[in-house]
Amino acid sequence: MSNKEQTIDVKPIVWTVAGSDTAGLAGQVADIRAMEALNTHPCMITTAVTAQNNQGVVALNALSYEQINSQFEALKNQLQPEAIKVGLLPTVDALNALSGFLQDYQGQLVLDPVLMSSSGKLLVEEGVMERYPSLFSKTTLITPNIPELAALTGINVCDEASIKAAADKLLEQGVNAVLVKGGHQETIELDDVGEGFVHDYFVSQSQSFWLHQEKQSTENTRGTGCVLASAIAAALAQKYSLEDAVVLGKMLLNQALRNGYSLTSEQGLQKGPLKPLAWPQETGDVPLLTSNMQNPQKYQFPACDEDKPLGLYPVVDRAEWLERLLPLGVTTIQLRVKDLEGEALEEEIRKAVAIAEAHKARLFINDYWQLAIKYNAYGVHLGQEDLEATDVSAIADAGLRLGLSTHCYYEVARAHTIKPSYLACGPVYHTDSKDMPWIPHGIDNLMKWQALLPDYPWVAIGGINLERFPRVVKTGVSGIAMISAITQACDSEAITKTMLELFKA
Ligand SMILES: Cc1ncc(COP(=O)(O)OP(=O)(O)O)c(N)n1
Ligand SMILES: Cc1nc(C(=O)O)sc1CCOP(=O)(O)O
Ligand SMILES: [Mg+2]
Repeated sequence: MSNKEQTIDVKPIVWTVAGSDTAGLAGQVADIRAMEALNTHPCMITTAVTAQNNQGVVALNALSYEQINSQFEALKNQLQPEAIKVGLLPTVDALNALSGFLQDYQGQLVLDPVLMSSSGKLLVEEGVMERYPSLFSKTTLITPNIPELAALTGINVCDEASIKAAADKLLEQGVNAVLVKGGHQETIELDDVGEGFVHDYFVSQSQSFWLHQEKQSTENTRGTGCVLASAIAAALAQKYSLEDAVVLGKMLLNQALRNGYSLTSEQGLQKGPLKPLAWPQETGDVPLLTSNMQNPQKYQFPACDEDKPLGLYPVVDRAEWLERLLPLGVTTIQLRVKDLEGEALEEEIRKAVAIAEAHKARLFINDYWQLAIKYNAYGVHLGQEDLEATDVSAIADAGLRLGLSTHCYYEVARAHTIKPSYLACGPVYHTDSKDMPWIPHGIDNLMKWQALLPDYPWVAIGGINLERFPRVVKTGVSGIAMISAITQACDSEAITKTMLELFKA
């Protein structure tokens, strides 16, 4: 027997309740590929055995209530799901079998309302569409495309306003959230939106946003909706928030479209499937994310680490800290004042800018972007909740650098859309300096995000102390930010010097 320590790999379970596809393009085969790519284990409850080829659906053989129910029965006490993806429900029987199981189910459910084939053929029997709302109270997210949204709501979806009205109608009917897929947007009128982009609209009771993605020129698109809904379900099973799951789902879809492949037959080259491979790691797969439908505005912020990395990055609450720390060789610092306003605040910022200039240090002002512009600070650091009340163009036009906080995939996508001078990832470890709703990321996630968006300087923040410092340096981040390890230290100067040395080493 080997002495090697055995690590047990436990994967969350996701169910696909959908139809099979003989051609290996869409339906459950696509679901399984997406679920496996996001490190979850797929279980299958098949509702119909469809006969398909590259030309489309040849026959749809719906399974009976008993055949479907027996699959639920086989799984329900042994392989409980963390999330369920529902696709084709061809009959009222299929819908009833699902409803029966859902009575006691409290987990996540992504409902992809497969109603028509891409050639426009109705795939569900009479009565199914009318009964869809009975599933809504159990639905975490519904993912209709434009024709499905129109069919489900009876609204003529033809522009931005009607997309929103129809999605709101689904919310009123009890679904928790809606993601309107933009793949069929060529059929509708969109103002001020450039060609070549797909725009998806997400709305829940508390939030809405748009995802923008440059269209990929590929013929291999069968199974697109299945991959997206399954990837979102898998990300939910991995305990990501719904907003993060939607962003991750979109990232996996973009990767899958890039990796699609064609097939050959006696008739020549045939369209093939898209191919999700693994956890998404390519910058190009990150969707752009904004609060409105227009193509994202392009900002240009100056670089902040062209000559040298940001390095040790103390975050302090008074200008006098700059007098203490900059002479030691600190080259990046942030003024984060939370307890002053009016004249006193302005004076603190004015003083800090003057000290930083004298030492040729990079001073970022937290929150107060107007005062940072007024006193021509080196840069501004903002959290994402600050963005709604910020004139981002004014910061860029004034030539100041911008640093943005990110805590989750949703925020990473939103920050990447703005293209700031640096991105901060936090909290890396537990912090006592600020109440945070986020579970600490750890070093692995910091490295994952750096690898995903390698063109930005990354700053690590949250719970970093002298003991953890060397591990964080090893990740190759440009800057390491901290409050308490320096400001609460018995000897702030000594610990600063030690960390400066460790960063150089
Ligand atoms: C380098 C760095 N990263 C993150 C933060 C947090 O900023 P923000 O989200 O704006 O929160 P507050 O600091 O304002 O509480 C930061 N300040 N610096
Ligand atoms: C202000 C702040 N922002 C964080 C983020 O994750 O965005 S963590 C944090 C507190 C950092 O303080 P300390 O170094 O004492 O843990
Ligand atoms: Mg802030």
